[in-house]
Amino acid sequence: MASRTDSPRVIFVFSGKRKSGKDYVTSLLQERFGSSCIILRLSGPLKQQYAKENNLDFKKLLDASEYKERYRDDMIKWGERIRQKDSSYFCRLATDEAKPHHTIWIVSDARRPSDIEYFKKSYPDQTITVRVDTDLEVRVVRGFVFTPGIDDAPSECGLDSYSKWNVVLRNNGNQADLENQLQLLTYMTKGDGEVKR
Ligand SMILES: Nc1ncnc2c1ncn2[C@@H]1O[C@H](COP(=O)(O)OP(=O)(O)OP(=O)(O)O)[C@@H](O)[C@H]1O
Repeated sequence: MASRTDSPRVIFVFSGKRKSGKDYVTSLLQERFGSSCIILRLSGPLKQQYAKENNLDFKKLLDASEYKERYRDDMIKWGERIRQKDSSYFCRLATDEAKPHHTIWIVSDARRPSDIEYFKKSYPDQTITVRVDTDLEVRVVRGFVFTPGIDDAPSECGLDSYSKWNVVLRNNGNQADLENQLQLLTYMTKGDGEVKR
């Protein structure tokens, strides 16, 4: 169990392939919960630290710019080296962003089994894992282009064979279907006891 006294009530840990809609879905979910909810990006502290060490512009690494794409490959390799020494390093840093009033955390970008394990081990009663599942054709329409060295690397494929998701959320563009699934996630947080899985 984590030792922090300001543990959240619920943690959604999201994963999904590139352009599956992780950012889109997690921001819709956050809107439902309001200010008690924070989105935590595991890639945030990674980018911050990488930018610092390499004298780069952190803000430009955060958005979907050509600048970010230029450094993506090297940044992944750099993060890999850190993770090999300490697999939960970026998870711990990311959760430092949360304040005590954030009772619901949404982790938007789990990529490795070790990311999932960190939350399940540290917050066993609060963690709900969610895989955003989107057809390849839809991802392509949303801008996905297969890039060797990125899309076949562990950072993109590390959770492809993970099968113990609490929820698999389809995001193929049917808004009514998405709405129902968001409602289900909201329902899972209701009540004072354990989260409903
Ligand atoms: N259900 C949806 N309806 C309409 N547009 C969507 C939907 N889901 C995602 N999109 C759009 O598809 C694009 C990709 O989505 P998003 O950025 O959320 O994906 P991602 O999984 O976070 O991608 P990456 O891993 O590359 O950061 C965005 O322009 C987003 O607005």
